Amino acid sequence: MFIDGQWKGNHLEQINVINPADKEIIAQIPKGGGAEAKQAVDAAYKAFKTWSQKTAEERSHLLFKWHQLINENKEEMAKLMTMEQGKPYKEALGEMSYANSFISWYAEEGKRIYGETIPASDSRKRLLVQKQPVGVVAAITPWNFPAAMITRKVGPALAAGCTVVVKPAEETPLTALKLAELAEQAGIPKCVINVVTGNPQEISEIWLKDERVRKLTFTGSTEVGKLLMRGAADTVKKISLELGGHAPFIVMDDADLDKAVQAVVASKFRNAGQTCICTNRVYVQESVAEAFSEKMTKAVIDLKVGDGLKEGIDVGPMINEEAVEKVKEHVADAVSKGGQVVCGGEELNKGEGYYFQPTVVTHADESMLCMNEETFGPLAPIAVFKEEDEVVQRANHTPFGLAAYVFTENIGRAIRISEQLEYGIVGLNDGLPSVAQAPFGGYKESGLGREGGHHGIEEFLEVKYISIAF
Ligand SMILES: NC(=O)c1ccc[n+]([C@@H]2O[C@H](COP(=O)([O-])OP(=O)(O)OC[C@H]3O[C@@H](n4cnc5c(N)ncnc54)[C@H](O)[C@@H]3O)[C@@H](O)[C@H]2O)c1
Ligand SMILES: O=C[C@H](O)CS(=O)(=O)O
Repeated sequence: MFIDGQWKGNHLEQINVINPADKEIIAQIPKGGGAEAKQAVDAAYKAFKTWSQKTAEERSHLLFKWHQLINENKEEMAKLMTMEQGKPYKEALGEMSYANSFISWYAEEGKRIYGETIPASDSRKRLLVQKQPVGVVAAITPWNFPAAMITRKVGPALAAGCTVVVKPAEETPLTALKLAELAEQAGIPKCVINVVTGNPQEISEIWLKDERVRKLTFTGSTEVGKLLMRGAADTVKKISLELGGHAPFIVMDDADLDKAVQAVVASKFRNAGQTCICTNRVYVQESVAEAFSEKMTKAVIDLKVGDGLKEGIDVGPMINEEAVEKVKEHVADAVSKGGQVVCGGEELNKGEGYYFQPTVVTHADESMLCMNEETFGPLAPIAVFKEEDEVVQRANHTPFGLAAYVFTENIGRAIRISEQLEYGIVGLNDGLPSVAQAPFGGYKESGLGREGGHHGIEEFLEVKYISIAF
């Protein structure tokens, strides 16, 4: 753990970090709890005044130093990420660049936190609006994007003048600790960033109760997000939630099918389907369903599954046994309700690692678990629809609202459907929409607030109105 500028915790019980490709123990990290959680808030609170009083330029300079060090270490960090999370090295390298783009983008955005003056009703008054950093921020992050889910929070928080306490997922702590190490090397003052590894319930309980923590930003499952939202209410913390998704991928009869197939494979099987905005269900208009399904199946059959450190691997292992079991359950359920497995469908290399074949199931419908629950694995169910209004209704019929995808070459259809979809992110002929400069977040039970873009820094600011009478 990195708390108060010190590497701590060797005296504590240790947690094994497992490589999902071969189930080998690759490291051990301290199992921190309430005491360490409080120490981290003590440190972040101590540092807040000095850090928030630096100029935006001074903070920007230090963030760019951090960005440079991350860039210089991205290959080493990508390998570390593949070993602790499983994604293929080429994807891990891509995540390092994506993660680092939040540091550089917010290093600049922090210099554009503008206030305003408002015309007064009284000539002897002046009305000013200032934006100020919210204070100590608690960040809790998931295992599927071990670098990006941290920098997407810490980048804007530090740029805004906040200090942070971070709890990474137990499965992927090494990337988080490396980011902290490079922040220290970059000269970001000690106590500004604190990383606590260990018991999520014990750590979050302390942070939720501590009134010095003024913001909770969480990325993870909707279930845990709801728990944390309730806990944050006791001290009325600002809260951002990036939660689960259930993305529909809609293929209209006038879509470019080759473009759609390329996009759905990228969206669905990136990170072995363990991505919040990955396609969870495919809807194809009736007249092109057979052609699309054949093209998609051919592309999926060609995907290479294996250890992400090996050359030419497209799909790595899943994070753990539980994740594999969920995909098996969804496949079996779909088949029991009339689904037809046209490729994949089986666990792979069972004794070796947590692998599952990239799988396509046709004849899917909403009676199936995979058409309602987040699979979070390499399973693509294909359902057929007849009319535009029907597919919009079916796509929206879910508590989730994170991402949706529409493929059509008709601009009127594209605008009509995109505007009716109840989702925070719509990929229109685009399967990979995520970039640092755009707002990322969901409707309904997929979350609150946005990360990325100028929206993302507002989450770490308070608005102060100063009325001046003279
Ligand atoms: N919307 C997004 O941007 C986004 C991004 C990535 C993942 N996700 C979602 O996250 C989920 C997968 O990630 P996961 O399995 O790590 O989610 P998770 O909710 O199980 O865990 C996320 C984090 O919360 C911690 N946690 C777990 N239980 C907790 C508790 N009771 N109290 C406090 N903290 C707790 C974990 O240790 C981890 O750090 C999926 O639903 C996925 O859609 C969403
Ligand atoms: O899984 C969640 C990530 O936010 C996905 S993305 O890399 O930001 O698209």
